[in-house]
Amino acid sequence: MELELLKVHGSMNTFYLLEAEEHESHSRLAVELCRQDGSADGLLLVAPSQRAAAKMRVFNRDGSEASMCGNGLRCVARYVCERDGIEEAVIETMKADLHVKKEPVLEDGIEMYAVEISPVSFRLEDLPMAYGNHSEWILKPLPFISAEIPFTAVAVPNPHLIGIVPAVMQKDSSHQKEWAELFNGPNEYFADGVNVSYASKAGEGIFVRTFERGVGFTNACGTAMTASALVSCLAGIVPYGEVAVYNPGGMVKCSVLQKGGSFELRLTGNATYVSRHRFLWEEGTGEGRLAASDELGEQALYEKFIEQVSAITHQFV
Ligand SMILES: N[C@@H](CCC[C@H](N)C(=O)O)C(=O)O
Repeated sequence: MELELLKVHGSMNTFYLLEAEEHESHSRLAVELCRQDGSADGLLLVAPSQRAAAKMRVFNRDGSEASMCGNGLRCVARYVCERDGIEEAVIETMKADLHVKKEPVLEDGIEMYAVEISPVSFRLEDLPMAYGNHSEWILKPLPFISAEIPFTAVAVPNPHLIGIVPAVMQKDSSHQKEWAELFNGPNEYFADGVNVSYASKAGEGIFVRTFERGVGFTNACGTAMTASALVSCLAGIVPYGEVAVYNPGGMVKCSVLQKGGSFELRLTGNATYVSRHRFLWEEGTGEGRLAASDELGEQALYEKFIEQVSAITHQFV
């Protein structure tokens, strides 16, 4: 079977996007694509939905399925809006139907999309995380990791563990890697694994680096950046409202609003098309070959944008 794929990224968190009916072989397809293209972090499947403009499913590099992907949803939002000639839509995801919207194109020609990040839960059972008889863990050191770093466990709805660290600690990610690898193998705390982020104050905003479940370190993780913006507001590091979030792959804006006892979160950033590919796929054997690539010229524009934020990101990477 010949598949038509689009290579896309949000903040250099890179995916192959496929529009197709849902099929059990898509997890294996994700593994095979990421094996052949080491720059890819996973597969975004755009499938028909009974109740929304489309359904997004997300497969990590190791083939595991995630309930949500913020950077991926921006790319799916662009794909669906351009396909249907619309400027906003609702996209079905594993746990919620989410509103997405086209934003003004940046002056250097970068397509921008805003996506809702929801639902938000601090209940440990929603990650899941097991730690004694605690039901939440917000801005407190986890004694088995460090006596100094305040950690927060939050589901948006995929699971995140976020530590607020001094900027100097971002230069060497070995501490973060050690714990993230432990929590994403057999362990007593996170039965389904967890995305582990370290966040620090950066300029007027924050910088976030994430070790993703099912992938490893990525250039950026949209749900992690939005959850980190929320945690940074709770910690008083930045004010509520729009938070600039720098990452190894660029910069996004995360809006954090408090409504009664709950939070409304939104993630705005680039949705870049890198190239078009054909993939010759033997569903039976799980083997395939990335056959051809047409570069789409958008990546050069994005690289100029990265240069503009490099004065801040270079302090951390
Ligand atoms: N990169 C994504 C998150 C992808 C899923 C994550 N690895 C998980 O397993 O929860 C993002 O941009 O949010």
